Amino acid sequence: MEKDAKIYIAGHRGMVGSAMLRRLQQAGFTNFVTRTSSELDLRNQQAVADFFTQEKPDYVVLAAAKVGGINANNIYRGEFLYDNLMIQNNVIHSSYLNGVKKLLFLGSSCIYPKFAPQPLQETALLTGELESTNEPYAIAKIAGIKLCDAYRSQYGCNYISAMPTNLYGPHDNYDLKNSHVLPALLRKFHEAKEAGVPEVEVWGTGTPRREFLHADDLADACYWLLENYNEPGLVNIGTGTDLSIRELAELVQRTVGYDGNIRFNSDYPDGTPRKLMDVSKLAGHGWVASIGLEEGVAGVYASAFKDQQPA
Ligand SMILES: NC(=O)C1=CN([C@@H]2O[C@H](COP(=O)(O)OP(=O)(O)OC[C@H]3O[C@@H](n4cnc5c(N)ncnc54)[C@H](OP(=O)(O)O)[C@@H]3O)[C@@H](O)[C@H]2O)C=CC1
Ligand SMILES: C[C@H]1O[C@H](OP(=O)(O)OP(=O)(O)OC[C@H]2O[C@@H](n3cnc4c(=O)[nH]c(N)nc43)[C@H](O)[C@@H]2O)[C@@H](O)[C@@H](O)C1=O
Repeated sequence: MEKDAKIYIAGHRGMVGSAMLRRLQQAGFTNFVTRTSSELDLRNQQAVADFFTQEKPDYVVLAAAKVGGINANNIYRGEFLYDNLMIQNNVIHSSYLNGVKKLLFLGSSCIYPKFAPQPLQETALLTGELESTNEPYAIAKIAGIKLCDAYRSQYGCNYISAMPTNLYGPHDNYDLKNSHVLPALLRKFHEAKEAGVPEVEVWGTGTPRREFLHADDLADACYWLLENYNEPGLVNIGTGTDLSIRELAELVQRTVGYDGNIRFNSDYPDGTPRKLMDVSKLAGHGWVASIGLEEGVAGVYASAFKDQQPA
């Protein structure tokens, strides 16, 4: 990418968007265009069309989406399908109408079938039924991948799709009802320690397994893709290792220094039993994650909870 290129980061205030901004600034880019969701609601087709006509970005990072954990996905099913379809359709179509050179679309590991063989290969897409709790979100993401590929086929657009695993990092969402598991557990254990309560509730059975990638590692991988990858289809981005929710809860407990009990509440859904990504496609190009989970969680805890010293 040319160093003076105009880059639009959709969702620049979010965890991924802000990580992308940091990584691109670190790489020497300075010509960014951004809008908050109150300045530009990406669900509004005309507003998006007007924005692109006015700004004509050279590159687009599509990191804006309706995002949340298992509970939010399961409750706000209409919003997760409608908002994400509208956001990605408007941004991808306006990018095409305005000659955007390259667009990076962020999907998610949830697009793969619930019982697909592990580790999940990109070829597993659409080979089986999806996990019910996040099916609306997954359907939207699959539609985004297919729209990028269809615009490459019909119009020659160079729009690529990255599939990150579960993420954590600066500017994560810590709302206890709508967030993902890792930020939720950091907050739960921190508040239990501060308040001296004897027990922390963890949702589900603790048996599902998840893979966690730091947002800065994701941004580094996405920068590599922006500079080097020009193929249809999708690319998994992850660490290639996973752990159970029980092991994760114990890791967060150690990081926070909480000495109470952990209680698993199986009234909450487990979701997909496992979604370990096959990361060999990117590894084959020489990219591997570099931030270890213990180190990454300790750093996020220290900064998110105002210089708390991990135990
Ligand atoms: N977090 C995770 O574990 C994972 C995330 N991803 C994907 O990465 C991408 C970013 O996720 P993440 O950074 O975690 O999400 P965040 O919720 O942190 O950020 C989402 C961003 O989208 C913007 N946004 C939402 N709705 C609208 C709208 N209607 N109009 C304009 N902007 C909107 C928000 O803007 P504003 O702040 O201005 O309101 C926000 O900055 C998404 O595509 C997500 O699917 C993929 C795998 C895992
Ligand atoms: C990135 C990915 O993220 C989501 O899928 P998910 O990984 O299932 O979501 P999650 O992080 O919320 O849960 C992971 C596991 O953790 C357990 N769990 C325990 N205790 C808490 C808890 O307190 N909060 C939450 N949220 N989960 C908890 C929870 O019961 C589940 O077994 C979708 O957005 C999906 O579409 C997607 O893309």
